[in-house]
Amino acid sequence: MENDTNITWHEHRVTREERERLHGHRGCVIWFTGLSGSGKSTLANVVDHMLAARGIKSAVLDGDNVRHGLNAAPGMLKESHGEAFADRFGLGFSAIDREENIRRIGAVAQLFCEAGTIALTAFISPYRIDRDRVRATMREGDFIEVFVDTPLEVCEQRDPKGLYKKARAGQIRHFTGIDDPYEAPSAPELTLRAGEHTPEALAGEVIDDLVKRGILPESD
Ligand SMILES: Nc1ncnc2c1ncn2[C@@H]1O[C@H](COP(=O)(O)OS(=O)(=O)O)[C@@H](OP(=O)(O)O)[C@H]1O
Ligand SMILES: Nc1ncnc2c1ncn2[C@@H]1O[C@H](COP(=O)(O)OP(=O)(O)O)[C@@H](O)[C@H]1O
Repeated sequence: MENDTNITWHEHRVTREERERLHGHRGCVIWFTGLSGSGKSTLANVVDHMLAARGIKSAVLDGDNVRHGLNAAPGMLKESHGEAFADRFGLGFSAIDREENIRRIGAVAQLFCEAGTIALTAFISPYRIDRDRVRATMREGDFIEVFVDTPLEVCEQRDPKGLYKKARAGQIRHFTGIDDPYEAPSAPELTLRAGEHTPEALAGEVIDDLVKRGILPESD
């Protein structure tokens, strides 16, 4: 007999509204999506820094970092947990592993949001359906999709980790933009031409948008 659906949702003693009142701003998820090297992590960190300077509660969830812990690759889990566990729970870059990566991050980001915090996520999240599924789990207005729209040529020229070079040489397979797809958002809340402006200018656009949406108060 299956027992895994006998799980009950518990309401929290401190409600989201109370936390948001205490914090003086709303919680939300700012979902940066774009190619590797497009500037997602840089932007998430500059926005985070600007928010911290204003006393806003925020947290960054970054692809490269999360893939060291919560969503570690099979190869990283093998030594500590054994091969069977690593194969079952480790996440690589196949379409289904990326789907699960985004599902887990979506769930974590939602917890931050419900705690009245601004979660800034920086994942390639190449599939529209995976991003839309995260959006669908959230309340209207909580999911702010930001398309970090940097042309592939610019990302490839930046290539800070040398991954595009390796992908072109066939040393990495299923690399987004080279031999794996990237599906641009069809109706993002914000599109940033991230190849043409400084991270500070782009982060300023994000902050202005949050004020416009009533997530942040007007600055004094
Ligand atoms: N095959 C392949 N395709 C794309 N990216 C790859 C791949 N292999 C490793 N990397 C490195 O992993 C980072 C992307 O991880 P994400 O969790 O953001 O990817 S995804 O959302 O699940 O598609 C990505 O980091 P960013 O450059 O910060 O985007 C790469 O450094
Ligand atoms: N707006 C920008 N203009 C110029 N260079 C940028 C900009 N944003 C990021 N970079 C640089 O591009 C590279 C990739 O940025 P990163 O934030 O790591 O991208 P991603 O997280 O999307 O892989 C880094 O070397 C970073 O310094």
